[in-house]
Order: sequence, then C-alpha cells, then structure tokens
Amino acid sequence: MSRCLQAMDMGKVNSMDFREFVEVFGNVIERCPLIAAAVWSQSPFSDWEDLARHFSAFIDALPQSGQEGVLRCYPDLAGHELHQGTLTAESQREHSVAGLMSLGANEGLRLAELNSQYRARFGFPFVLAARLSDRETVFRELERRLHCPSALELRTALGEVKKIGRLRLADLFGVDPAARL
Ligand SMILES: NC(=O)N[C@H]1NC(=O)NC1=O
Repeated sequence: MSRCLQAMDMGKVNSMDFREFVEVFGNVIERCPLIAAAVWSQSPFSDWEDLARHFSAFIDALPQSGQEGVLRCYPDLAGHELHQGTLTAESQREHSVAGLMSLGANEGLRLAELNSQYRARFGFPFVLAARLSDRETVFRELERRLHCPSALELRTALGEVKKIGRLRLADLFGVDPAARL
C-alpha cells in the first residue's frame, strides 16, 4: 500500500480489479488483506468515507473471535517488531509521528511491561491510533485502559483500529481526514 501514496479518485478505485484493490488497500486494516478482499466485492463506493464505512462495517459484523483476531494483527507499540525492523511502512510512520521510535531505555522497559500486562489481561495487544497521539498520551491511555472492563476495552480497541484505517485511507486519497475521527 505504501507505494501508492498519491491522490486517487473514486472512479479509478471502482474500476480496480480484485488484485489491484487488495494491493492498494490490503493494509488499511493492519496485515488484514482478507478484509480488503471482502470490501472489494461491495464496490462501487461513492467516496473515500464510504469506503472507510465498508471497512468499519466488516469489522463490526465479525464475531468477537474475529474482532480479537484483527486486533492481534497489530504490532505492540514500540515492541518487538519495531526493534526487529519488521513494522509495515504505515505502522512505522505512525510510530514515528507519536515519537515512539526513540524511547529512552526506561521508557522502553516501562512500555514493554505495560504492553505485556495488557496482553495478559485482554488476550490482544494494546491498540491506539498513534498518529493522533504522543508518548505521554500512549502511556496515560495504556495505564488507564488496562483497568477497563473487557467488553468496553474490545470496543475501544476496535474504535482505534477504525481510526487508524481512516487515516491510512485519507493518506491514499490525499485528503485531510480532519474531524469526525
Ligand atoms: N498497537 C498499536 O496500536 N499499533 C499501531 N497503532 C498505530 O497507529 N499503528 C500501529 O501499528
């Protein structure tokens, strides 16, 4: 998806064949090209927000096990994949905007500890739209959400997945996602 970061019009999108669509939109939801494959079959789309709604609706319609599966496709913030250099291009950019590429040693250890407590409690990684955040907010939100009830936390985390997806789509279409996140 990252090599297609030029503005696109909807006519072009609606005429994409399956393979092209999945290549371009396959990482709107992190490492979930299957979702793009399902969304493609619902074309045509009226505009990029309509496309975003289709991605969201697909996630909403999944059973809880599928929703948790989607969350597990996200890398821990400033976790193993960052250190291994295996983040997707989109995720790496999001890390960078939130200032998570250069944590000090103590901050890194603290985040790893909180991420692991979160994962142990909920069974999926802590997910937050890093581009709308900064380091302090990441820590604060992680500490706060760690104590939320499971059903609420699942909803919150899926809301963050949708925000990340909207921002990625807005990039692809060269538009400002502005409000309504
Ligand atoms: N765990 C998590 O939130 N990961 C992510 N957040 C984000 O904005 N990009 C990601 O990969």
